Order: sequence, then C-alpha cells, then structure tokens
Amino acid sequence: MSTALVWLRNDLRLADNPALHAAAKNHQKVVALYVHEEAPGLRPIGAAARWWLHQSLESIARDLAEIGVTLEVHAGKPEAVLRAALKGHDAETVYWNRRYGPAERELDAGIKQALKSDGFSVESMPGNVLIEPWLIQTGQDKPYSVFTPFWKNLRTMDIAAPLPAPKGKSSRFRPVDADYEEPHWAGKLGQYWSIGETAAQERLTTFLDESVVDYPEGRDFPAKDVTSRLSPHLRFGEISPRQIWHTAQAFLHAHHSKAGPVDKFLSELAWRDFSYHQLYHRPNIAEIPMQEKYSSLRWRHAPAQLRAWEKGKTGIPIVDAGLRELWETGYMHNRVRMLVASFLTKNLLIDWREGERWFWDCLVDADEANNPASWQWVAGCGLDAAPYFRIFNPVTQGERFDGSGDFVRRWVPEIAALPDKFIHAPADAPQDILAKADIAIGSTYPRPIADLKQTRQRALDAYGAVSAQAAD
Ligand SMILES: Cc1cc2nc3c(=O)[nH]c(=O)nc-3n(C[C@H](O)[C@H](O)[C@H](O)COP(=O)(O)OP(=O)(O)OC[C@H]3O[C@@H](n4cnc5c(N)ncnc54)[C@H](O)[C@@H]3O)c2cc1C
Repeated sequence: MSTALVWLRNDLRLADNPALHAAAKNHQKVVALYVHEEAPGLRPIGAAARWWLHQSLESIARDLAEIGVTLEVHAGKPEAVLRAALKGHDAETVYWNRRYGPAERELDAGIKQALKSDGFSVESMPGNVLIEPWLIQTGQDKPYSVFTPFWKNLRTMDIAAPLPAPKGKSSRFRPVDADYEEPHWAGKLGQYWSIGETAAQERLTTFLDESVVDYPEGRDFPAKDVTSRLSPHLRFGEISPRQIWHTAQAFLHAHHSKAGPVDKFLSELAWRDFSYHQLYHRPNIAEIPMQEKYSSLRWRHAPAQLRAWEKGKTGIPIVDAGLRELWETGYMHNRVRMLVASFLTKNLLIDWREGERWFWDCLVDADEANNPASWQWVAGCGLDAAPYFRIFNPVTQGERFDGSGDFVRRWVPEIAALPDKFIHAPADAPQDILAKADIAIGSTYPRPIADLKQTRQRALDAYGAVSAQAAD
C-alpha cells in the first residue's frame, strides 16, 4: 500500500488543497502533518495568530478524520520531522503547497533537495495565491511595482478552478496540538470568531448575500459591518483565494446588477496577491524598506509614546478606538489600520517596523505579506505607496468616516457622552461640555500625545530630507 505525507502549512482546508488532493488521488493512505517549525530565519508566529492556529488545527483534524486522514502535529526542525514521519509511516512521497517568503522558500528548497537525494519524492503545488508570483509580469518581463497595472493584468488571467475535497471513510478523531496552553486573554477573542473551513465558507456566503452590495461605499466606514472579515481565514488557508474568486464569479452570473460591488471586492482580494508578489520578489519586506532611500530616515526613539499608541491611549479617539479594537478582537478595520499606522509613522515619527511588530503579535490575520507590505505602503517606503507628503489627519478622517462617532463610542466608552461635534477631538471641547460628559482631559481621557499640525510638519521635514538627499 503506498502512503504519502501532506505537510500542511498555511493551507488548513480540505477543498481546493492541491497537495492533499494529489496525495489522495495517487496513494492509498495519506497522513497529514503540521510542524511548529524551529528553523533559522523563520519568523515566530504572533500570539493572537497562534491562538487562531490552535483552533484551526483542531478544526481541520476533525474534518480530515471524516475522510480517514490523521493529522499529526509536531514541533522541531521540519526536515527531521518529515524524515521521521516518512520512516514511521513507511511513506515515499511528501506533498506540500508552496509558500513565498524568502526564508521559507530557501528552507523548502533545501528540504526538497535533501529528501530527493535520499530517494523520496517531493511535490510542491500552487494553492495559496490566485497566480504564482513569477507567472505575472510587466510588459518588460519585470515584477510589478504598481498595483493598478498588476490588477489589470491579473483580471484577464485564467484563475485555476478550485479542486474538490478528497473523499474517504471516516476514522477516529484524536485531539491535536495538545501542548498549547490557552492564554488568559483568549476567551475574549473567541466571542468574535468562528474558526475553520466551514466557518470560512459560511462567512463568504453571508458576505456575498448580505453585504457585498454595500461594499464599495461602506468599506471605509469602520462602524459599518460590510467587509468580508475573511482575512484570518485566508491567513491560515481555511479558504483559498481561488475559491473566493470563483464563488464570487458564480454569484455575479446569478446577480448581474452586483457586478460593480463584486469587482471592487475582487480588486481588494488582488491586493493580497500583490503583497505576495512583493514578498516573493523583494528581500525580507518585514525589515528592509522597498524604497531603499528610506533606510536613512531618522526615526524617533520614543518608547513612552509607542506604549501609549499600543495601548490605545494617545488622546486621538479614532486611533485609540482602532488599537483597542485590535487588543480586544485581534482585528482592526482597514481604514483604521491606515490611520493608526499613519499616526505612528508620520505624527510620532516612530519606525514602521515597531508598528508592524505590534500588529504581528496582536492580529489574528497577521500575514507575512500583507502586514509588512501595508505598513510600508502607509509609511511611504513601500512600492506604489502614497507620496510621503499626503499625511492623514486622524481627526478629519474620523469626522469623515465615523461622523456620528459610533465606532469611537464603542471602543472608547469614557468619551461616549460627548456630542458628535467633539467626539473626534475631545481636548477641543469647551469645559462645560466636558464637565457635562464627565470627562477630565489628562485624567479620565489622555491629552493628545502629539500636536497634529506640528508633527505633520516634522514628518514633512524628515521625509523631505531623505527625498532631497536621494535626488542629489
Ligand atoms: C497597516 C496595515 C496592516 C495590515 N496588516 C494586514 C495583515 O496582517 N493581514 C491581512 O490580511 N491584511 C492586512 N492589512 C490589509 C487589510 O487591512 C485587511 O486585509 C482587511 O482589513 C481585512 O478585512 P476583510 O477581510 O474584512 O477585508 P475585505 O475588504 O473584505 O477584503 C477581502 C480580502 O482581500 C484582502 N485585502 C483587502 N484589503 C487589502 C489590502 N489593503 N491589502 C492587502 N490585502 C487586502 C484580504 O485578504 C481580505 O481578507 C493591513 C492593512 C494596513 C493598512
């Protein structure tokens, strides 16, 4: 009887899982493995994502048992774990779906070569992006650095149809990932999320049925619940981008009038592929600015301000609301991610890598491509970034995208009683209004830790100096 291993990584699903599909098709017995990897260069997973991963492993272990596949979860050096499993199960082939970070690619290539030279067969498959990053290029055969032409090209390409889940006779489910100790804060995250492949599919269906129509207009308003919230499911591969793409296309055929909204949604999904394109083609995007000139920008060392930012105590309500939403739920709305990142990197002039690391630890969707690429985009050092002199004003942005203050009131309850006019700038409210709302600035709610006008100018000077230096 021939046995194959499937090494699961960021692809915790049964349907549209090319590695699992091929293993089930070509072998009588399949064993799935997940490895908490110990290998140089790999970025340790953040705490919130680790919590999600645990639930996701339990979920896929149950689903795999339904088709007679056992999931084993190990910790250690992946090559050693794979070798032990190949021997233990008398297997001859390993399948996996590719990953795209430089360190992961190097590791996978080394393992592939070593196992092959010992007579094993190793198959790596495409499964985690719409288009493999090397298959989409500019007219000059170069990687893309601007999103719009990338998207124009991507949307004309054939996106492979999703594969069905393999079938098989059910076997006994055994709990996995038993060494994980749930942190004390995990209970609160659990209120906000349903985890696993079935939950991901349900979320996509609900989003298309109920929210996509409002997506183009509503997606910038954090109090409106109109985005898909598929990001953590995508992060762990509980759903594949190809499944989203094809389900959305089928929905479109049945609802022609929703073409515009569906198109907008798919263009946002394409940003994820664009991030992976950058991850693949650039060296270590979590550390190295994609526009090299920004390596010389002189960031401020301001640990107390960084701490105030992390804890949502900056005195700027929409920034505080976003960071508290993150702490409470493991998620933050996209518009607010942009605002808090801009406040950190421009107004506070604190290194984008500090913010990226905080997000990495706190987000359930912390993604090796989307997180650093988006931070670089906001900080102005990424590809296709907004020009550095466009600096968000978090107060006017709050007034525009949270005009009635619902989002701020939800996450910053100590200022909830303020009238709408002052909800985004409590320190500007007259004393009698503050007293009526039971607010003492500097005591019950912080005074803003930065003067928005002055710090804007400071950022313009610092960024301007780098640009001038580069132009010399
Ligand atoms: C500073 C900063 C950090 C970010 N960090 C992450 C991260 O770690 N992980 C992550 O998945 N996204 C990240 N994003 C991108 C974006 O904020 C989230 O993907 C989005 O908010 C997730 O919510 P959703 O699933 O409801 O999105 P929807 O609007 O419903 O979009 C559907 C999917 O498309 C993709 N997508 C949407 N917008 C973007 C975008 N701007 N860039 C890349 N992909 C996008 C995501 O996979 C998302 O799940 C970050 C953005 C910023 C500004």
